[in-house]
Amino acid sequence: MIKVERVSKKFKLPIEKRYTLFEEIVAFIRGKRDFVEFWALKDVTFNVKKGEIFGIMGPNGSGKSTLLKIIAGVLYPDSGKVEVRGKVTPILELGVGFNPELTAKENVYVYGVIMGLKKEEVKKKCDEIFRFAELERFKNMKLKNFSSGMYARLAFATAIATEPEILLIDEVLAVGDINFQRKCIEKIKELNENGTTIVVVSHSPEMIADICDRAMLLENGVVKAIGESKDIVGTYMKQYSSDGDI
Ligand SMILES: Nc1ncnc2c1ncn2[C@@H]1O[C@H](COP(=O)(O)OP(=O)(O)OP(=O)(O)O)[C@@H](O)[C@H]1O
Repeated sequence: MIKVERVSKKFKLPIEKRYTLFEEIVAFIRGKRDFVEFWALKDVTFNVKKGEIFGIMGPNGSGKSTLLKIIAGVLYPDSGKVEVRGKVTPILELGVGFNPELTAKENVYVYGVIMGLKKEEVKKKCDEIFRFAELERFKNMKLKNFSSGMYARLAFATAIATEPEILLIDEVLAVGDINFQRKCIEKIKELNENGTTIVVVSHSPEMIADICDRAMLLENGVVKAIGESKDIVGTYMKQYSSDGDI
């Protein structure tokens, strides 16, 4: 269960670049501020029920990833409250916090242990992780040499192996090829049938309509609509498909 109540998040955006010490001093004397405050999320409220697949849609920069990071506890809101019941497994933009200097297998071990598995349990799951990711040949390759698709495959396969109670998925499927995407979608449905609650951020109307029970549309950090996934996809398509911002 996830309860997000009136969550707002602001970032500071730099307003001008200064290249020299002289420019810095002049700006200091003039008392100029370096940044403007910018609200990435404003008063966001919604619930995700236990066992639900909940989709988050919205144009680029609307605050989707920021929201997922707040639910994952990677970022803190400036105001509002987030309540999460259950173990959260996030698969965020750039994988799951892997270390590029370690090999794929070493990363799987580190991640598994961080997620609370015993070393023996990771060892047992390791073959299945690499089989699902179809990366058996690359076990001993350093992650820095992985393509973004390979990285996403490993992130997804590793995250699902921890038997998550709540899975947060941020666009990770978009970088996988079509076969892998299909396989992940089947896996998401299977996990959900076994009780996993899933929140998925996606630009794909087909995917949201296919797998989500309900969805939410964000725009400029504000909730525009929450409802049945097919209705939300309809609103999203109507609003954004003509200007190509999907
Ligand atoms: N660490 C940060 N510092 C400053 N601004 C940030 C930071 N993270 C995000 N932002 C800004 O917050 C806004 C929302 O970003 P976010 O990544 O949440 O959007 P998004 O909906 O996930 O976009 P996309 O569809 O492009 O992935 C953007 O304008 C972005 O530039």
